[in-house]
Amino acid sequence: MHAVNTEKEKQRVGEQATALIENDMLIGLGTGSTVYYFLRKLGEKVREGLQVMGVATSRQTQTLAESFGIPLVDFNAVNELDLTVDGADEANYQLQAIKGGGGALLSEKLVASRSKRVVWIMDATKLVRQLGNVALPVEVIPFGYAHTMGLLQKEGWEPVLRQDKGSIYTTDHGHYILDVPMNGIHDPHALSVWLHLLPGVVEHGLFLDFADTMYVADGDQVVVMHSHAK
Ligand SMILES: O=C[C@H](O)[C@H](O)[C@H](O)COP(=O)(O)O
Repeated sequence: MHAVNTEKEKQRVGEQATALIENDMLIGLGTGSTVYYFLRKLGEKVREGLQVMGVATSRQTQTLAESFGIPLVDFNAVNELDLTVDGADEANYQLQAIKGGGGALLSEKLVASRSKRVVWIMDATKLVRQLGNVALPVEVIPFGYAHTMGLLQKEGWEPVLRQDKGSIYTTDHGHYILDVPMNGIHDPHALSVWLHLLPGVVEHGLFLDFADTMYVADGDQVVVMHSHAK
């Protein structure tokens, strides 16, 4: 696969994914620059009469959805969602992903875990054979974050506390993010479990058994991949 123009590919895949949306669906709305195009197109369809409700996975998405006229509902007020469409920072051929580059991983994982179907949308530059070319975001409690960093360092990792314009980056939920360079993840499930057991860790960016479908924009094409596990 080859990338031609990442922004155009994001737009193509974001817009194409709106074809999955049917009347009366309750949709999980992911976060990020690829999802932006999905939301924009979905807003157009809503203005043309499509009836849907969305659950936003971040303040950024909430603001965008509102500006595009997509009706939103509180996550706590809903039961199961029909479909979640979200971006990814990296994904492999088993549809396992690393997410959280935009800091929305905690809400994204909650919403994905409450959805009948989960679809990742991305450009082809993000498709990899083995996860771990990008740093893995790990969301931590501010109290004791240095201790959590130390626990990671003790195991040989080199976590970097995420910054935003010279200050510590804070998530929508008031947490910090440690970006942990990986250099290839050999056993994502084992790493996922280990991270969840680490004191101070709220969530991490490994999304392993969520997606059933992936839309990957490669030049003028959108390749649709399905999970064999689902
Ligand atoms: O926290 C952010 C999300 O996980 C995004 O979906 C992910 O970072 C991909 O975003 P983008 O489409 O902007 O590359």
